[in-house]
Amino acid sequence: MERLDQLLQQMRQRDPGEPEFHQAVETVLRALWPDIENREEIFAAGILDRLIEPERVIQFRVPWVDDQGVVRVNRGYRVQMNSAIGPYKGGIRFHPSVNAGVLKFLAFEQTLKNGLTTLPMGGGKGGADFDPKGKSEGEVMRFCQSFMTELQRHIGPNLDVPAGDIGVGAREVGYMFGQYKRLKNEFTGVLTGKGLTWGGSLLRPEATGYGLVYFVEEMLRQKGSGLDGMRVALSGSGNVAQYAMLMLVESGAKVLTLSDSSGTVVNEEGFTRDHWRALMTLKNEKRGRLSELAAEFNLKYLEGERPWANVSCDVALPCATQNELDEADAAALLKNGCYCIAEGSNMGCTADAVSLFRREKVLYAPSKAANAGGVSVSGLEMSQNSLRLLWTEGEVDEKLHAIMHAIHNACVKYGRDGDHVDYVRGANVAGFMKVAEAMLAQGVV
Ligand SMILES: NC(=O)C1=CN([C@@H]2O[C@H](COP(=O)(O)OP(=O)(O)OC[C@H]3O[C@@H](n4cnc5c(N)ncnc54)[C@H](O)[C@@H]3O)[C@@H](O)[C@H]2O)C=CC1
Ligand SMILES: O=C(O)CCC(=O)C(=O)O
Repeated sequence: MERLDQLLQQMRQRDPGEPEFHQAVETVLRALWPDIENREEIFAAGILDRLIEPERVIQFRVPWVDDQGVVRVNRGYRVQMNSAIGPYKGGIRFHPSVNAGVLKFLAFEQTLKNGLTTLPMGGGKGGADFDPKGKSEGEVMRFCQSFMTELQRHIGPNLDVPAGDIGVGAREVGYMFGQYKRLKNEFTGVLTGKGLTWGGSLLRPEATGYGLVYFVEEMLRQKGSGLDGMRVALSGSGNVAQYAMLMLVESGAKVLTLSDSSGTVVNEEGFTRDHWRALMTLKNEKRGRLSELAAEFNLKYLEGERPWANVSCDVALPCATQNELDEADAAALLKNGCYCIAEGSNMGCTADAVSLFRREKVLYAPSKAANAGGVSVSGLEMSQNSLRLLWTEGEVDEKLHAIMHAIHNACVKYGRDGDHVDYVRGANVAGFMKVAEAMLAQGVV
């Protein structure tokens, strides 16, 4: 442990002011430690030191002109974390909270997540501190074009393939792809999450939410149960939450909550397909707030609240942003009978919340396993682009199911503890082993 504490201390000194990155690295290394502390070859090759040091961090100015003719400047980034098992791969986030530390945590997590997917993808993440909220279509387009004008120098279909994340969906991917194509004068699969008529994959929009639900089904199967009739607390109302909600409703579960950064809407009866359709229009076309959905259907709305302490549920799925479920929320969930928690959002739970779930030995799956369906179908989009083919929805869904099943098996293999599965240990060890073996084979690079 002394060696581990030293490593963590060095990291904190070297990268001060990056609390999310520190949290991610500490959680991973502590989970891995029992499996690697006696593997001298890992230390001799500096695998851990190299794993937590990005191969490259690109920071750039993103100037654009708003609708009033005023020049605005945002800060853009791409963290190219690790390319041991394939080209850098990971989303782009547009949110005012974006900074180098947040993107390093996301790129670090992405590296291990991609290692779990069974596909050949390295880890990366990018973004900007741009807030799309309240911006016009024209402003969003000009921002995306300016962002890509710089980013295009650093990415490519065999080098680094970005996709969406918070604040970046089909619309933004379209604007960025258009600008890339114009500047490079070539049509290549440089981004995933593309539209279906221009190189996208069926099921990519659905993949993170559907994959999360498929993973939860695997977890519940361990306990001899299924989703039918389960009471589920869900947070968020963006891409991941939308498709998790749809698949849960289709599977017979009762979805009790949705949330956005302003508050939570509660429906003790369970949301229906009609609510889902209204949510899709509200969030993806009108770009409105959840309070409007509550008003439209006369549902309970809790201003400024998160879902966790406000309903009793069997399953909790954080699907909004990092650290959105803290220790007090975790305690409230357990007190109210919740026994299965899986992260749709990257690092959705704080370190204290995770410790409590692990101590209490409830089913808890970290994001790198539970939300890997999105990047997996992105990997399948890359495969289809290389083949210049479009697979059917059935073909993609079958592959997504198989990948989530394989990830679950890997977690069980490395995380079994009697009749309990420690998914934190399982997911981290499995993802790490894949990346570490490739790094060992490739020498000190
Ligand atoms: N889109 C994808 O394919 C994948 C997304 N993720 C993760 O899932 C999470 C959600 O991402 P998306 O649904 O794609 O983004 P999105 O932009 O479509 O939706 C984000 C949601 O989070 C909420 N939110 C954002 N910041 C918040 C805050 N500070 N407090 C409360 N709510 C907040 C928003 O209101 C919205 O409901 C993120 O953690 C993302 O990294 C993970 C894997 C893949
Ligand atoms: O589809 C992708 O490449 C990105 C997915 C992503 O950003 C994530 O898994 O967190």
